[in-house]
Amino acid sequence: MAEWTAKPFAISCGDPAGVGPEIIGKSWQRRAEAGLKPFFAIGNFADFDNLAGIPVRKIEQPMQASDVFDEALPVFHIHEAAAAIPGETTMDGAQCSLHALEIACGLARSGDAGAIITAPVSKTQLYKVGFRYPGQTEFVSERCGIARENAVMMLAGPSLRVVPMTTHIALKEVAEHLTAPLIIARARAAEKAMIRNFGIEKPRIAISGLNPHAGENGNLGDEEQRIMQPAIDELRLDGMDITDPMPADTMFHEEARIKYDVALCPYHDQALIPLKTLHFFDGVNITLGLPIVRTSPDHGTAFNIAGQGIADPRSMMAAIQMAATAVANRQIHDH
Ligand SMILES: NC(=O)C1=CN([C@@H]2O[C@H](COP(=O)(O)OP(=O)(O)OC[C@H]3O[C@@H](n4cnc5c(N)ncnc54)[C@H](O)[C@@H]3O)[C@@H](O)[C@H]2O)C=CC1
Ligand SMILES: NCC(=O)COP(=O)(O)O
Repeated sequence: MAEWTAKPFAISCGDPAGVGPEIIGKSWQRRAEAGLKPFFAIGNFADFDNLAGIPVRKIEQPMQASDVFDEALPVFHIHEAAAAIPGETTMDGAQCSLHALEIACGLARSGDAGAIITAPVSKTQLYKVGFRYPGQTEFVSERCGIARENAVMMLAGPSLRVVPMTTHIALKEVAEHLTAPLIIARARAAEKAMIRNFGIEKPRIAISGLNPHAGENGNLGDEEQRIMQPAIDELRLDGMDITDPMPADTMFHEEARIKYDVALCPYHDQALIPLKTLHFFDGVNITLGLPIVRTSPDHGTAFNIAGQGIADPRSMMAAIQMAATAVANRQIHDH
């Protein structure tokens, strides 16, 4: 393991009316037992100041986080407002979540933060304040100067990693978005990132078909034969270890999962349903193909339980741990 040299990690607050501040605070509380590297929250100090049993301290510069971290949760205060009311979304809260995300990206790009972890935002709320991206993945990739097709969303848990090849689009639009160039770009980005972030030298990649039974030889849809197979053939010629399109309903049980390191799936729910079924509380969303490390918990804002003190922080803690692993593996790989 390389010597730990990373700067503190920046955690954007997410929608302040959701569970973001609570799971950040609880992660800080469990920092020692979970071996979490120093981090700081970005948001409105008032949203952290009222967390039960969690001392908080304002910091003016990210570099102060490491000194403060042992005694209090460091908060980089960027938004002046009254504390959000749990579960009650506002435009101001959405602005705060976007502002925190923007600053987190900037700090990671400038090298002042070692990685970013993004707490859950509400896409509905962000769209109301003019956010024009399908999700945080595309926003972060643009801020890093990376084309959308080369920034890849991966959801990863201890026994499964999945990549949805299309992300936040309507189901009826999936087939037209699933092109050979998209499949090739996603597969290549996933392969490279598995090597660089996870230290897996020759990743085994499985790919699921779009249609039931992977199209049943073209009888139940022909995207597998017409679009996916030519892309797969090209990837194999380049040396990639990738399967033919597999029936999605039989590739996620325990014995099937040990045969691959990552599963590429044509659309969001095909990938995220198995992942969240297995790993809702310890799954992590990581964006691959970026010059920075960005992770996020796999769950959403959980407005229905915000403010009750019952939010489970494990997915956030796993996101912080995975960011540290990715930073360390990149240091080894790049040098
Ligand atoms: N990383 C992100 O920014 C993500 C954001 N979202 C956003 O979250 C919003 C709500 O989405 P939903 O589909 O309702 O999913 P959700 O994950 O927020 O909630 C689904 C269920 O899981 C529970 N839950 C979620 N996180 C929990 C935790 N840490 N501890 C205990 N219980 C937890 C909730 O109470 C709810 O019953 C949407 O606006 C969506 O855009 C959804 C997924 C990821
Ligand atoms: N379903 C995953 C999700 O909503 C998170 O997406 P992103 O905002 O990280 O792009």
